[in-house]
Amino acid sequence: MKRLILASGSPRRKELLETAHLPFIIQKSSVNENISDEYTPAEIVEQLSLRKAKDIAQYYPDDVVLGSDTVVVYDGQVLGKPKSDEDAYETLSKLSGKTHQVYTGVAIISEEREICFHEATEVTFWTLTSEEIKEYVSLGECKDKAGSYGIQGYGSTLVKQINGDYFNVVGLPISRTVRELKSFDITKRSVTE
Ligand SMILES: Cc1cn([C@H]2C[C@H](O)[C@@H](COP(=O)(O)OP(=O)(O)OP(=O)(O)O)O2)c(=O)[nH]c1=O
Repeated sequence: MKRLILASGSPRRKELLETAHLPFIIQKSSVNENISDEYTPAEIVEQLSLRKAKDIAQYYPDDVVLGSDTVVVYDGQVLGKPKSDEDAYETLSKLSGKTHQVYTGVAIISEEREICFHEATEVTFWTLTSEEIKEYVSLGECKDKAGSYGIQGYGSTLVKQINGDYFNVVGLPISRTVRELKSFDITKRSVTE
């Protein structure tokens, strides 16, 4: 029976996949995430997801490997993780009082087939004061997160409204992912029998 391998070091993706009650193994990929900004956000997250999954699939040729990637897009600009506190401050200042999109790509691959998809969620921030942004950055929560915030943490207080899948913002559109995994014969039933 094929095993499910999560090609990710993201604690959020691990937690979300755990909610689906599917046994899986974690194997973090260390591919570089440099990609031309000529691609659309949807292409970027799908291609990076595929890159991560393929990197790990070479060590697990008989299994099913899942890779994923999340970016924040504001005004056509793709915003990844902050490089510094100053960078995070700048990003959050841009997002203040505005609506942005969070794109998460997912790639699921086995020896026989591969699929890629993405989900986009719209997130609107409250208008934030400079003090509020500084306070948030000082918490350190922004460091390893696309767009410099975590909606699942204190970052929830920055968010006025969302339109779309919440879990997609956290880093994995778990509902669609589990449905797609079924077509790879990764289901709760098949692994408990
Ligand atoms: C917008 C947002 C992003 N994020 C996170 C999800 C992802 O972990 C991270 C985006 O970085 P990614 O490069 O997508 O993922 P990663 O480096 O954390 O993990 P890996 O490549 O090994 O799979 O931002 C949140 O946790 N909450 C949020 O609200």
